Amino acid sequence: MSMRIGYGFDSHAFKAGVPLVIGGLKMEHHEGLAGHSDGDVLLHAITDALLGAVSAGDIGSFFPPSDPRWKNADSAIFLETALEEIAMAGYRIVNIDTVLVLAAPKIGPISGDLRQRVAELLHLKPSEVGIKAKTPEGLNQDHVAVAHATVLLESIVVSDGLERMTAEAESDAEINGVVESLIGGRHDMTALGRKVPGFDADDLT
Ligand SMILES: C[C@@](CO)(OP(=O)(O)O)[C@H](O)COP(=O)(O)OP(=O)(O)OC[C@H]1O[C@@H](n2ccc(N)nc2=O)[C@H](O)[C@@H]1O
Repeated sequence: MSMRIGYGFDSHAFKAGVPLVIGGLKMEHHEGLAGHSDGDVLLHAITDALLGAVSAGDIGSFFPPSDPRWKNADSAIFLETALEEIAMAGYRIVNIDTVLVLAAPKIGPISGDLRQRVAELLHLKPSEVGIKAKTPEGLNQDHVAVAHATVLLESIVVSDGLERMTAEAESDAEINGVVESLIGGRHDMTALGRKVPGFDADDLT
């Protein structure tokens, strides 16, 4: 089994007149985050951590800020692509830890919901997701939101235990049934290959 770590960072300035979306969660606040996309600073940092862990480049190389297709895009699209990249490389997430640095809004009261939402987007349990928040004391950054993310990956071991299993079958249908019963529920086979792209034109606003 091999392991990889990844680290991601992002920052966005606050801007009036746009909704605030952090970690895929819409938050009540008088201003949102400026960006080419929806400005979701946390999902961008996590996306870069995942891509970095498998040396796949960065979010900007997949989704250039100059590309009109990503104008106001839902950042869950970027995250989904990063998840596909790590699966293609043969890895899955062990756990993820993050830090949000922003003066307001306070994250503490909604940190449970935020953890739940990020876990959902990453197909993890909430106990595998860390969300922490810091006030940017002494940094003179009260109009900026910053996010840091670290991720640990482990390789997907497909053959683990299978070589010790034997079965007999006569027809193709029976063979398929036996194979399914041997591997079904044991491994997530969808993680082994690129899925249909996680976005299409309908996803874009
Ligand atoms: C999510 C998106 C959607 O378009 O936009 P935003 O919503 O943040 O604006 C982008 O993917 C957000 O890309 P992000 O990577 O944060 O943007 P930038 O920091 O401007 O970097 C864009 C590209 O330029 C490269 N880059 C950046 C700075 C630098 N000194 N040299 C570089 O080569 C980066 O490696 C990246 O591939």
